[in-house]
Amino acid sequence: MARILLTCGEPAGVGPELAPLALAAGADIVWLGDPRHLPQGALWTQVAAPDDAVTPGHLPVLRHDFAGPATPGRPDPAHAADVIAVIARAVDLAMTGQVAAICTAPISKEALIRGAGFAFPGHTEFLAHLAGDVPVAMMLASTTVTPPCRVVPATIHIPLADVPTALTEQALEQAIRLTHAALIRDFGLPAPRISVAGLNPHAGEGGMMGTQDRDLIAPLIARLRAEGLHVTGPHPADTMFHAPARARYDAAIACYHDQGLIPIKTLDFDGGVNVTLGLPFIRTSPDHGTAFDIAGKGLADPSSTIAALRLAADMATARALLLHENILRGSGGRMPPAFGKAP
Ligand SMILES: NC(=O)c1ccc[n+]([C@@H]2O[C@H](COP(=O)([O-])OP(=O)(O)OC[C@H]3O[C@@H](n4cnc5c(N)ncnc54)[C@H](O)[C@@H]3O)[C@@H](O)[C@H]2O)c1
Ligand SMILES: N[C@H](C(=O)O)[C@H](O)COP(=O)(O)O
Repeated sequence: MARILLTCGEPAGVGPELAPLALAAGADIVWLGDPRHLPQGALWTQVAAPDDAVTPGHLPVLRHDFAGPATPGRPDPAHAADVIAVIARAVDLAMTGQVAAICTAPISKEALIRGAGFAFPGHTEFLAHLAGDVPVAMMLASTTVTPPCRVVPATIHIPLADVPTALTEQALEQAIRLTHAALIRDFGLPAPRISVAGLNPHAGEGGMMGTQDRDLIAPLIARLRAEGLHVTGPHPADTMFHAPARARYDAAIACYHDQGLIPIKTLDFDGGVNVTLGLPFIRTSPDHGTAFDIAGKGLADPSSTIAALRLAADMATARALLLHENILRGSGGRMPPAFGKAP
């Protein structure tokens, strides 16, 4: 299998120091970034192509020169354009099949907006754009807890006050369908079970505490169930994430970012992985951010990055097996769609 490309992310964050740690843990990676940003003493070798051989123990580096060195904990606006360019180059390598998957180190959305007028609220939306404005969803998946905790918020990087307006039938349906398709093709679950959280306390308490649960979410779920999808809800969100509740589903759809991300990051901060669903290539990421408060101090825990790289490799294997089975069945080298039936 081709290597997984790990981007440098924000050079003043913990991204650069996590790459040698992931390599030491056995990950087969190629790093895209400026080697001046790697920790002192890191062993690396510049490569011209992602799969070029290097001395064992050396980090293969696809070089992308930034304006200068980085100071841990202090993002430099002069680096913003290069952080963005690295992501775009990674996508190009993934779209052309030169790497098996991409794993992105964290970026500071604020630094990119201030330094380069970045027009996207995060990787997720930028990657969707680079891939041709495809519909995507953001999944956060645990890797070390049982039953697993997988959550997909139907609205992502928007102010809380905007959630009720953004939570449309189309947004919810897109999140559900992308999740359903990804559980089948990337997680090896042929008959996925999906639970949908309500927006309001107690899933609206019959309309007494908000009407979206009753008027928007419930009818959508009824329609999808009639189509044969195993979807339930809307469930009160506060009782969806303890272990017996998680045993009843394979992924939860949340109505907004923190409703879904607080449980997963509480249950499995070290093993949590961010996966973008719907892209024509595989993208994972650690669940944490730039951690400016500890950057450069040797305190960053690489577990989530290692988990993200492992999950990316597992997803690549799952897709290769599916493709192989499809070829054997005579249905050609086609992957099942990322989206299922269009809404
Ligand atoms: N995938 C991404 O690009 C991504 C994800 C989340 C947050 N962010 C960005 O990161 C920036 C900071 O966000 P935040 O402060 O909300 O979250 P954060 O995850 O950076 O930090 C939260 C806390 O967790 C700790 N932490 C984070 N990663 C750690 C690690 N590997 N080992 C040990 N401790 C770790 C930090 O020290 C901090 O105390 C923001 O600009 C945000 O947009 C980016
Ligand atoms: N919402 C994510 C989180 O809090 O973990 C994070 O900001 C990542 O977003 P992107 O992968 O879209 O950058």
